[in-house]
Amino acid sequence: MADPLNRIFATAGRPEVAGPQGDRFDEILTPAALDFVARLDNAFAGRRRELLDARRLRRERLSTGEETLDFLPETRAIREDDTWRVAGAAPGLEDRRVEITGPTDRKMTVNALNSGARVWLADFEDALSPTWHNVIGGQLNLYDAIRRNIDFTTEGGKRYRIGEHPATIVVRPRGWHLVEKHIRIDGRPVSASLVDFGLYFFHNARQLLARGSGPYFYLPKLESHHEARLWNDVFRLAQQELGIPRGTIRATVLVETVTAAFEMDEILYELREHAAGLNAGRWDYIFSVIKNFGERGADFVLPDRAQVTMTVPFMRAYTELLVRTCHRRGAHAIGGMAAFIPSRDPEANATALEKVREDKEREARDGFDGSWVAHPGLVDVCREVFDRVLGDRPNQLDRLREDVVVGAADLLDVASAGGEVTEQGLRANINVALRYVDSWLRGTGAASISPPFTPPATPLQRLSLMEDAATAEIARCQVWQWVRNGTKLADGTAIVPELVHQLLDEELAAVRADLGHDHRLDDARKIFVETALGERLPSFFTTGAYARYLTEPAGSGGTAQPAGS
Ligand SMILES: CC(=O)SCCNC(=O)CCNC(=O)[C@H](O)C(C)(C)COP(=O)(O)OP(=O)(O)OC[C@H]1O[C@@H](n2cnc3c(N)ncnc32)[C@H](O)[C@@H]1OP(=O)(O)O
Ligand SMILES: O=CC(=O)O
Ligand SMILES: [Mg+2]
Repeated sequence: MADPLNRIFATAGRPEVAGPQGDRFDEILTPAALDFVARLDNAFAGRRRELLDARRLRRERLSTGEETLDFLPETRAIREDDTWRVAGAAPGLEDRRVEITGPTDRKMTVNALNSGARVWLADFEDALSPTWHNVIGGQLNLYDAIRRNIDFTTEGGKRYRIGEHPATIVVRPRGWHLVEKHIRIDGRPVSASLVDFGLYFFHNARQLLARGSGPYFYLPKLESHHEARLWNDVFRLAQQELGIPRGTIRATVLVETVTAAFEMDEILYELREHAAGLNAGRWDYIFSVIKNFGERGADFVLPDRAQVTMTVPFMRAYTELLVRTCHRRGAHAIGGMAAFIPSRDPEANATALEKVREDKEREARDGFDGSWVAHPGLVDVCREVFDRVLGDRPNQLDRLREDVVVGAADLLDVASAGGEVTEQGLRANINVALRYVDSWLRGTGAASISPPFTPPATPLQRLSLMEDAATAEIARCQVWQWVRNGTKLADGTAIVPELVHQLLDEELAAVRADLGHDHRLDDARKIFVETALGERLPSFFTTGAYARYLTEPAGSGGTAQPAGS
C-alpha cells in the first residue's frame, strides 16, 4: 500500500501556489501537502463561510441591542451534565506551568525551545505578520526544529542549537477570518487556518508522535461552539486521511471573545475528544468587547487601555469562570499575557518583573494551571510563582472552584471597569497603532513599543510593552468607540474626529522623527484612518491590510527571504 503521506488526494479543486518561491519552500509546498490542504479546504470552506456570516449577523444584532448575550438555552443539558470530561493531557502537556509564546522565525524558534518554558506556543496568529515568507518560512523552521536540524551560527559567531529539554510545541494557526491568498483553489484563496494547520500536521504529525510528543494546537478567536465543532471535524478528517488514530490531536482553545465566554462548556464539549484546555486570551477579549458593544453607549465605553486590568470585575468574572469550567471537565486552565517585557533600564526592568509576578500570582491563586510569558527573561518569574503553588504536582485540576458563581450580568458588566479616558491614553492608542502597523507591514508581527510619555517620569512609564495584532486592534477600536460615543477626556474635552486628526498628525510627526523615513508610516496612517475613524468599525484591521499590502504576486521576488533569516 502506498505511504499515506505521499498519497495524492482526489480533490474537487486543485491547489495552485500563487506566491513567490523562496529558499526551500518546495520542501513544504509539496504536491501531496498542498493536496492535503486542498482536501481540507474543499471539505470545510462552505461551513467556514456560513460561520463567518453568522458572526457578522450576530455582531450586528449585538451592536444595535437587538440581541444580548446569555448562556444558550438550547445547550443547557450539556452545561448541566456532570458526567462528561475532555480527553485531557497528552505526552508533553501534563505540566504547563510556563508557556512562552512567539513568532516562528529561526532564531526565536531556537530561543523559545531552549527558554526553560514547558510549552512553546509557535505563533501564526497575533504575533504574525502574515507575509508569504513568514508563513512558509515559519513552517520550514518548525519542520527543521522537530527534526533537530536547525542549528546555525550567526555572522557574529553566536551559535543557536536546540538543547536537551526543549519545550513542547503547540502551534497556533491563524483564525477563521483570515485567508491565505498565495494558495488558491479554482482561483479562490484558501482558509489561512487550514493552511497553517494542514501544512504543519501533514509534515510533522508522525514525526512528533515518533518522538514521544504529538500534533498540538492552540485555536484562536473562536466566537461560538459551532466554530469549535468545525475544528473538531477538521481534526477528524485530517487524522483519518493520514491514518493517525482519532483523538491524537490536542487542542487548547483561546477564550478571547465575549461571545465564547458564554459557551465555554459547549466549546469543550464539541472538542472533547481532542481538547486539552482553555486559555484566557485577555487582549483579544477586550477587543471583542469593544467590537461587539462599541455602539451601545456609555455603559460599554472602556477607559484608557492601561486601566482595563485583569482585576476589573468583568475581566475577573471571565477568568474565574474559565478556571471553574475547565477543572470541572478535566481541562487545563492557562493564564494570559501580561504585556510587560524586560528592559535594559534596571529600574524599569524591576518594575516589569514585579508587574508580571503580580499577574502570575493572581492567576496561580485563582487556580490556573500555568500561564504565558512573552520573553525568555520572564520564564523564571512565572515558574517560581507556579512552583510555589503547584509544588511537585503537574497542575491544580483538583481545585474545582465551586465557590465561583458568575452570571451573564457579571460578564457583561463592562461599566465595572470604571476609570477615565485621558489625552495620554488617546495619544498612546494612536502612537501604538501607528508603530505596530508599521512593524506589521514591514514583516514583524510582535514588537516592543514604548508608550509616548513626555517626559517618561516613572520606571513604569519608561517600560516598553509587548504589542501584537490583538493589542493593536484594541488601540484603534478604542479610538473609534470614543469618537462614536462622543466620550469626554478627563479634562472635559470631547473626543471628536477633528481632535483625533490633530493628535494623529502630532503623533505621526513624533514617530517619524523617532523612526526615520525608511518605514511604512504613510500606509500605517491610512490603515488607522480607515479602521479607527470610518463610519463603520471594520471587524479586523488585518483582513483588509493583508489583501492590500501583504499579498505578493507569484514570480515577484517580493519580500521572500531565505528561511534561515
Ligand atoms: C495577545 C497575544 O496573543 S500574546 C502572544 C503573541 N505575542 C507574542 O508572542 C510576543 C512574543 N514576544 C516577542 O515577540 C518579543 O519578546 C518582543 C517583540 C516583545 C521583544 O523582542 P526583542 O525586542 O527582540 O527582545 P530582546 O531584545 O529583549 O530579546 C532578547 C533575546 O530574547 C529573544 N526573545 C525575545 N522574545 C522571545 C520569544 N518570545 N521567544 C523566543 N525568543 C525570544 C530574542 O530573540 C533575543 O535573542 P538573542 O539574544 O539570541 O538575540
Ligand atoms: O491571544 C491572546 C490574547 O490575549 O489575545
Ligand atoms: Mg489573541
